[in-house]
Amino acid sequence: MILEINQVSQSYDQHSVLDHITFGVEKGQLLTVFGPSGSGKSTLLKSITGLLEVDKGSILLNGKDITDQKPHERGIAYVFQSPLLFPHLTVKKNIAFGLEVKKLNKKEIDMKVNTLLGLLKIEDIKDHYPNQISGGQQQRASIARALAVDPAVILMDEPFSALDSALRTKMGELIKSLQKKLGLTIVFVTHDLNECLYLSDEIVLLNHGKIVDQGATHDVYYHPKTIESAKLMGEMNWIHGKKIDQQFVTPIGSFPCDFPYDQEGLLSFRPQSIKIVKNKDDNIFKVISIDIIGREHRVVLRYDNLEIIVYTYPDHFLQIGDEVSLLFPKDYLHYCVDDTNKTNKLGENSG
Ligand SMILES: Nc1ncnc2c1ncn2[C@@H]1O[C@H](COP(=O)(O)OP(=O)(O)OP(=O)(O)O)[C@@H](O)[C@H]1O
Repeated sequence: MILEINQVSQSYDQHSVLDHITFGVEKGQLLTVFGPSGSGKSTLLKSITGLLEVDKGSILLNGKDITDQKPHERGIAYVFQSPLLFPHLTVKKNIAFGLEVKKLNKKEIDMKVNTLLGLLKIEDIKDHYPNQISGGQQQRASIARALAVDPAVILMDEPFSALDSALRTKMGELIKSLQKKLGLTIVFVTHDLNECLYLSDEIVLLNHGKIVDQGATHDVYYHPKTIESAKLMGEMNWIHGKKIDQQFVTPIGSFPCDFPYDQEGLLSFRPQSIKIVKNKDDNIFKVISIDIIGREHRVVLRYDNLEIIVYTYPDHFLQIGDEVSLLFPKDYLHYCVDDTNKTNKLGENSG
C-alpha cells in the first residue's frame, strides 16, 4: 500500500463529517471516492493533503506517518475543480515552478517541462498566460504542474466538473491513459457515476461521512454489499425470491445461485446487465415505456405486478406494447438478504 488512511474522523464545529474512514491505495492504482453531494469527499481529500488537520486517525504514505506534516512536505500533489495556476506566469513557467523550487538545473527543468507539455498535449499554448487559454487547457496545465514534481500520489477533486460533457470525456480518457503509461497513483473524487465507472480500478463509496462499500469497480457496482450502496450507484432491479435447493426461485423464473442462505432474499441486477429478446415462446414481459437517456434507451417492462428496467441501445424493432423476454447473464446477477422489504412492485423501482 502506498497510501493508508486509518480510522480518520473529521468534524466541523462538532458536526461529524467523516467517521472512522479506513482504506488503502496501491501504487499505480486509480481509486475513486464516490458519493453524493455533502457525503464528505472533499473533506477527505483535504485531510489527506494536510489542508485540514484530522481530528482522529492517521495517514501513512509509503509506511511513514504523515498525519502531522504540512501539505508541502507530504509528497502529495492535488488538482482541484478550479485550475491552480499563477496568473502572472506562462503555462511553461507554471509547470516549471515546482522544479525551480526544488532547484533542478535549467536543462533538467526544460526537459521535464517539454515532456509534460507533450503528454498533456499543450505544446501550442506553452507561452500563453492562464487568462489566454480555455478552461480545459488550464486544467491540462494544472495537471502537468502537479505531475512535474513526481508526487507519490495525486489527489484530484472533481477536476473536470466545470467542463462540458464532451471535453470531460476527453479529459477522462487523457487521465486514464497517463495513469497507465506513467504508473500514477491517483485518488479521484467525483459524483459523476459514468466518470467513476470509467476511471476507477477501485471505488470507495461514501455516504454521510461513512464508507458504505469499497472494492474493485465491478464488484462494488454489480455486487454491492448493501441495498444502500447499490442505490447510491444508480438504478437497480430487485426481485423478491427464495432459494430452494441450488436455485433462486422468483416470479419471473429460477436462477442457479450460490446465495449462502436457504431463505427469502432479493435477486438484483443493473438495467444494462440484461438483454431484451423477441420472437421466443416465453415472452412474458410487456414493454410499457421507452425513453431516451443519453446514448441509451430506458425501457420499462411489466410482468404481472413486477416492473423491470432495462437500458438498451436504440432498437427500432422495439415498440411500446410489444411482448418480449429477457436474457440474464450469470456474472451480473446478485443475491442479497432483503433488509428493507424492497421489491419491484409497481412504482417502487429503485434509483
Ligand atoms: N468549512 C466547513 N465548515 C463547516 N462545514 C463544512 C465545511 N466544509 C464542508 N462542510 C460540511 O461538511 C459536509 C461534507 O462536505 P464536503 O464538501 O466534504 O462534501 P462533498 O462530498 O465533497 O460534497 P460535494 O460533492 O457537494 O462537493 C457537508 O455537510 C458540508 O456542508
